[in-house]
Amino acid sequence: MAAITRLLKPSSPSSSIYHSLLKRSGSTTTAVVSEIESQHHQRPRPNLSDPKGSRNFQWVFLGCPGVGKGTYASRLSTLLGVPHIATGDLVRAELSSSGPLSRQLAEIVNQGKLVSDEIIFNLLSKRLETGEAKGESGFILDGFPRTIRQAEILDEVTEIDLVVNLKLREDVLVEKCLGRRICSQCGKGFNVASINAKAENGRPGMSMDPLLPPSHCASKLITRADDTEEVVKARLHVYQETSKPVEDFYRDQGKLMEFDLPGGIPESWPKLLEALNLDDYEDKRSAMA
Ligand SMILES: Nc1ncnc2c1ncn2[C@@H]1O[C@H](COP(=O)(O)OP(=O)(O)O)[C@@H](O)[C@H]1O
Repeated sequence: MAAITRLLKPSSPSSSIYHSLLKRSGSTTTAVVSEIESQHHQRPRPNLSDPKGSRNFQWVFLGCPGVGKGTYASRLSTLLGVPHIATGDLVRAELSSSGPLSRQLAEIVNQGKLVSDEIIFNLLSKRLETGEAKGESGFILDGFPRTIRQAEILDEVTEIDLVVNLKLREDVLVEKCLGRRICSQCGKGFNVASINAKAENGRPGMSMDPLLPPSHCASKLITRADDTEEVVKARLHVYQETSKPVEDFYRDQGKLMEFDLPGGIPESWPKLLEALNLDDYEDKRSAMA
């Protein structure tokens, strides 16, 4: 029950975020969107070191395909004790099931296109509902929202505290996507690409070591069907066209924290924690306990 209360929006005391999302995924969505459009207002930048009031962190990770949203969102979710919810994972789970949506989704995803907002809302609502039943609260969303409409609807059903926008040069993004591997057994992500991008046109050089799997995963690695060069480029194009405006949406609300990744995990992780004012989070938490 406590988990449900934490996910509640103050103005809708009897419905949790997943119920609200479910409602919004129906035919009333268009009306809701225009209603929301008239309600936009500036919000103060959240206090990064403290979740709002009594509820847990509600953060969003944005960034191009391959930037490392999954890696950093998953590490932060462990640190902060909130679930990491990646809509791409929900889509892939649905794809690998024998459910009725599976064939339809494969066609869309393998062309690098976005699946419909309705399908995403349904998958996300189900995921939040399952989590809520297990006592989860708060979240780090990865891969959602990806359209202005998704952002507006999310804004209507709950309050997002912080949006982290991860950035990396495009040539590196493509290489990273092509090097991505997933362990078919445990689901963990790795990267076999060894990146050594030269400095050019005023951009600094960048090197990243591969993120290699432990020996028990090494023989079980698979590549995502949408991580081919052609599809990655299509996804980057879709990101620029459709998802980039989501950055402006949160920038206007004063919630966007831009973060240029300086390199691989060893260089980037401590700097990200510092930027989030979380570098001594473990110490602060144990001091408060
Ligand atoms: N919020 C979303 N809206 C629409 N489609 C989505 C969304 N999240 C994931 N997808 C679909 O799942 C695919 C894989 O998503 P994801 O793993 O987040 O990819 P990426 O590595 O490109 O960021 C996307 O290309 C898209 O087809």
